[in-house]
Amino acid sequence: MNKPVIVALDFADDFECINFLNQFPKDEKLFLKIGLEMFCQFGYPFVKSLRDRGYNFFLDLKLHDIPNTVKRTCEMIAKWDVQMLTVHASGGAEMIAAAKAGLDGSVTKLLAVTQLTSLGQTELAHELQVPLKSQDYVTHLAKLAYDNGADGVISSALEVPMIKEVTSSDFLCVTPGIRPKSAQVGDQKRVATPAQARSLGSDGIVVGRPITQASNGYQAYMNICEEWNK
Ligand SMILES: O=C(O)c1cc(=O)[nH]c(=O)n1[C@@H]1O[C@H](COP(=O)(O)O)[C@@H](O)[C@H]1O
Repeated sequence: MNKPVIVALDFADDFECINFLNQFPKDEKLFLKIGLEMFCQFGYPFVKSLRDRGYNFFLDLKLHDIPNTVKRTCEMIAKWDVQMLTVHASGGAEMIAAAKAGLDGSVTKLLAVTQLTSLGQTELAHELQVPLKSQDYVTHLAKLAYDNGADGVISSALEVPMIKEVTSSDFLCVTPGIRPKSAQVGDQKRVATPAQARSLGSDGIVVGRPITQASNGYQAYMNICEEWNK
């Protein structure tokens, strides 16, 4: 797979989303992420309508439940022909393996979310009471995901070299929390620029607001692609 710039479509309504997509030339091979906000509102028919336009798809549902429920959900999603699906690595070994079994025979890559990029060391220690350094927690969850059949993880770009070291160089590291130098960080904590993410070995970046909230979304996307592909 080419290393994609994945656009997170976090829109409150479908017209806004379609208007955003219409800014792009028809032949621009976009890789789109549908997350909880849009999926809860518009469900699979919306995903399908965008799939039918020929986009690559990342369905970001961050599943986190008992193994049986996750497996059965993944068996359904396996029929949807999406390139990537997320579960939370903290759901545990059996849940990750069950998700992978549910996706068996499909094109869908299973990505396990390690520590959300909106959580820093302080939140980890004080709110979640995890007595580990953030980078140790991330690498622990990445190894758990690797050992139980996930195709890759979601993490901050900052952790990619450590993750590849404890797993494998071809274990996918897809990284949100991407902020070009001039962009607002917002609720993200562990951030990197597109150029940093590239040099740290990220296999794909996920970018939302710096593109979707820009006055010219297409130009913002092109600028990020240029920095990423340099
Ligand atoms: O799974 C994700 O995609 C994800 C994991 C994570 O740790 N952090 C994270 O920001 N994301 C998603 O990546 C996108 C980032 O959006 P922006 O912060 O607007 O660039 C959002 O759709 C988040 O749901």
